[in-house]
Amino acid sequence: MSSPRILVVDDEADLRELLEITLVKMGLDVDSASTVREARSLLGQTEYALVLTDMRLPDGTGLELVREVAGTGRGTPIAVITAYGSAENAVIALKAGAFDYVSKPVVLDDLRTMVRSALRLSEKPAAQAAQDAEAGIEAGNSRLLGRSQAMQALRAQIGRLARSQAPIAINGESGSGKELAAREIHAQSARAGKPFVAVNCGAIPEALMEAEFFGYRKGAFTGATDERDGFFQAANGGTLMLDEVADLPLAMQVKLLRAIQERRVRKIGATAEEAVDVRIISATHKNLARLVENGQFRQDLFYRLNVIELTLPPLRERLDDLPLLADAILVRLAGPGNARLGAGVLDALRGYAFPGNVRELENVLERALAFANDGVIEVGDLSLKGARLAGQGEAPQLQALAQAAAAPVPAPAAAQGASASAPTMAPTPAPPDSLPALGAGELPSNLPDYLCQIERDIIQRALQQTQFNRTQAASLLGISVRQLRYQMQKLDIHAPEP
Ligand SMILES: Nc1ncnc2c1ncn2[C@@H]1O[C@H](COP(=O)(O)OP(=O)(O)OP(=O)(O)O)[C@@H](O)[C@H]1O
Repeated sequence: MSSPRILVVDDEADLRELLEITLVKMGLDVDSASTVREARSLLGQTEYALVLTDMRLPDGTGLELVREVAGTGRGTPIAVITAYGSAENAVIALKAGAFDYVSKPVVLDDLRTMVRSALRLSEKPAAQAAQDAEAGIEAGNSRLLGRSQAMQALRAQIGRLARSQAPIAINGESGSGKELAAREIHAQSARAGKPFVAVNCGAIPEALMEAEFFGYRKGAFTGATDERDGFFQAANGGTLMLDEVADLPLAMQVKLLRAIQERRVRKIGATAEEAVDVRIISATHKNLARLVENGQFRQDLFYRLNVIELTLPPLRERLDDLPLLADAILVRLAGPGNARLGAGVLDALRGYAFPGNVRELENVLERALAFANDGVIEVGDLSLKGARLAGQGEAPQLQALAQAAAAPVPAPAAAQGASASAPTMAPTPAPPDSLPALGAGELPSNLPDYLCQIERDIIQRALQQTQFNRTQAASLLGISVRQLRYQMQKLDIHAPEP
């Protein structure tokens, strides 16, 4: 079997040679061109597993080649080499359909990583991928259910986006399926065998953010008893989803931009940076462009994240999907054939605006099923008005915890209730019994542990109050179910065995 063939397009003889040697050492066959014309001619004769082109060429630009190669629809990945510091060029190329980019001076490890990704992709040619996607739709294999035109278009777009490494910004109302779409992109991409890590940016106290994202070295701060990886290292080779990205504090936005641009991170307490290879998918239900205008979100980060936009339609704009979604949800809740909608229920659902989208539909049906006789949900079992979701909130008590991290630690006597309703009324949560009581003005010896224990205690109390009903507990705490799930996982809180 012949080796995959790569086309290198660069007019700088030295760099071209370095690239050729590196690729040949990887066991690949290489053709080279030094002009757009030569590249075109080779592209007309040979099917390449990857095209790697410099941006500036004597008779044109690499961007022209990107457009031409992307325009053939054959799915040949094409990556560009950009000059140092010209991040804008990289973004322009990605928007034009480039699969990925490497910056000059070329770091050979980065180049190898990118090439391996491209080769994984070409193991499954575009035509095959398109067939698979169609089969997925037909057989209902896609996680994103729905036969409406909007959903079909979305699935097709996801199939295309999965073949690139470009950052994607997913917009859509709360509960409309942003995380599901991100998972689908990852699952269909060359990164599928590597981790998908979803991070809820609104759920992490600001004081802990850097450690959570980039990790820390042993001894970096009091309580750092072991070296720990951050989200970037955990997602290495795979996809990092930044959910609720609008909630990132400005200081963290700067650090994140750097990590994304340099593709390198530095653990707290480390002297050296480490290379990370992650594809970033961000999501928000807020209008990021407006936040940029208001100075609440950095323009440069916005530009970096928003290379390709994917918009999820709200459920009320695709009501034709209601029967399919409702059936799938009922099967999941009650098992096949055990639950169904009674007369008039679909019409009632169609008349509802579903501000919380598919997640709200799930909640409405779960609640209704609890009232239903013999698994038949009647109109009277639906409590649509009360079915508002907690997921639209801002995690105030977590922000309050972050504020508590910056504020003097309260003496136990000053303890108040933990369910703050607004960050401006930051509560001073009572330290749980397991924590040593602090005297006035005293500081905890290990702030992260102290905060984690307070958080664990609050979440456990909410779960106990609601008999471990996560939807209700999340609602009590003013956070989304996802945020609660995330915190439970992180803090190792489990539901008791039945
Ligand atoms: N098209 C769909 N088909 C099947 N299930 C869906 C679809 N869209 C959303 N869901 C389900 O709805 C719930 C919410 O989806 P998801 O968490 O992806 O939404 P989100 O937009 O990321 O929400 P949030 O804005 O709160 O973060 C999940 O349980 C998901 O499985």
